[in-house]
Amino acid sequence: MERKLIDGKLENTDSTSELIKQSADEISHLAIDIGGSLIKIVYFSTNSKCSTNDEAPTLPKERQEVPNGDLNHHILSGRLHFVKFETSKIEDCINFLSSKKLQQCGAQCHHSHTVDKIKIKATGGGAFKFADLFKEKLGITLDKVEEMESLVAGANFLLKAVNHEAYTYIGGRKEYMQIDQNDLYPYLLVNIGSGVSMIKVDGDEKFQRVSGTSVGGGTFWGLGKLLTKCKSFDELLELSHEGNNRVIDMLVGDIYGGMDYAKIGLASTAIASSFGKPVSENRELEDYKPEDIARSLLRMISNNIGQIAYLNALRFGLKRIILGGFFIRDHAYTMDTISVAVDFWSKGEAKAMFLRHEGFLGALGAFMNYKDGNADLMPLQLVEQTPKSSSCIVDRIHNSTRVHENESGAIDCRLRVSSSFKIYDEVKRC
Ligand SMILES: Nc1ncnc2c1ncn2[C@@H]1O[C@H](COP(=O)(O)OP(=O)(O)OP(=O)(O)O)[C@@H](O)[C@H]1O
Ligand SMILES: CC(C)(CO)[C@@H](O)C(=O)NCCC(=O)O
Repeated sequence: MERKLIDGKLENTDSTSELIKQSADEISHLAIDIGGSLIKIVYFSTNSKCSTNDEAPTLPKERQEVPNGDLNHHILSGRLHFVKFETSKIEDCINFLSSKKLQQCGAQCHHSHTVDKIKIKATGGGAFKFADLFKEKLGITLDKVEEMESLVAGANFLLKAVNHEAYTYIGGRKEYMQIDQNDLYPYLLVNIGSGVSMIKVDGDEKFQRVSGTSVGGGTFWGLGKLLTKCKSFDELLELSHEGNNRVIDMLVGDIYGGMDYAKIGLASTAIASSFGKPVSENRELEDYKPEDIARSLLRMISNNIGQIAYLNALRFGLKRIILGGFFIRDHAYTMDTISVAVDFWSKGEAKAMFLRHEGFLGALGAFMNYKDGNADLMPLQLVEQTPKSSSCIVDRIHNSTRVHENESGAIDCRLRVSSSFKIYDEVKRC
């Protein structure tokens, strides 16, 4: 039985090995974001194995010509891929990287000087924490890119360059938006990872982290794990679908004898106190259903983030709140709760918007950083979304509780590469 790479994990499968196919790709550049919970990788490959109508784009003639007669640059056409791993299973990530050409070759060249030259852009706390491990196991030096800077660069890139990247989620429906580039700034970027960062973005490299909260994705997963005994994040999310938060949350009606508190605009069904019901009930944890706990927990954390985001938007007069991070996970109830919170508190003035490549902002931003310094690499222009990506959109619309993660959302693009920029080429030669 073969093993297949799904969502960054190797799983058994009878079909052709995705991993082997991926290993055949020519990876020219790769960036990594090592967070508290997840490792995200973005890599550009020039030789993706695709189905018939899913091929890497052919460049129109004029785009193949070197801009400004600059003979030191050439253009690569290919695809940006997105993969993630759990940080606690960093070995899987190391094995994945080992399976790629750069690493196979790196291993062969263990005693040559070339190994020292492998440098990849890396962001997130793990770029510091695991720097020695990458050096020791893979011979790779992590070239660190500041985390907030990466998040902002990734978000700006997606918002400007990728069609239908951003969407609102209202009443169970997604509405894709194309934001006018001239009207993008300022906005509030809310990245919901293990913890939450809130960044006021004013321009391309102009931003300020204005707030944050430690009650984020790590809280949902950590607390949820303890309270429900779920074995995975997805299991916990799944469980929450079947739950009823009213069994755990104390509602306004519970306090007001079934009545609304109309004077201050609170319906009887509004939550007065998250997780407040057990206070007045003589019941133990085991007496509550795990699905109800999961539902309340998800609601509490999403609502809280929505409210803090709104308050920060209000603080700086921002109308647009863009949310990223893997906590969102394209999950209907999460997005609905955040959207409703923003809408409720702002009285419809501010909008919560989500991103299709939600969890990859940091990794994408680190990838964009290759252009810095030597100005060697830059995404030129995105070609149309691949059918694969389009079907990903459709999947999301029809099955909005779950994203098809592995490799979905791959983006076709072109890169301008300086001939002096050959970190992996050097390795390949050996
Ligand atoms: N397979 C998964 N395993 C663990 N957490 C997951 C998974 N899928 C989604 N999540 C959620 O995503 C969160 C992590 O999101 P993300 O990868 O954006 O942040 P991070 O970079 O790990 O965290 P930080 O930026 O705070 O260091 C987790 O806390 C959890 O809520
Ligand atoms: C510490 C980081 C930036 C690491 O990604 C993130 O987890 C976070 O923003 N936490 C919230 C910390 C706070 O502002 O209270």
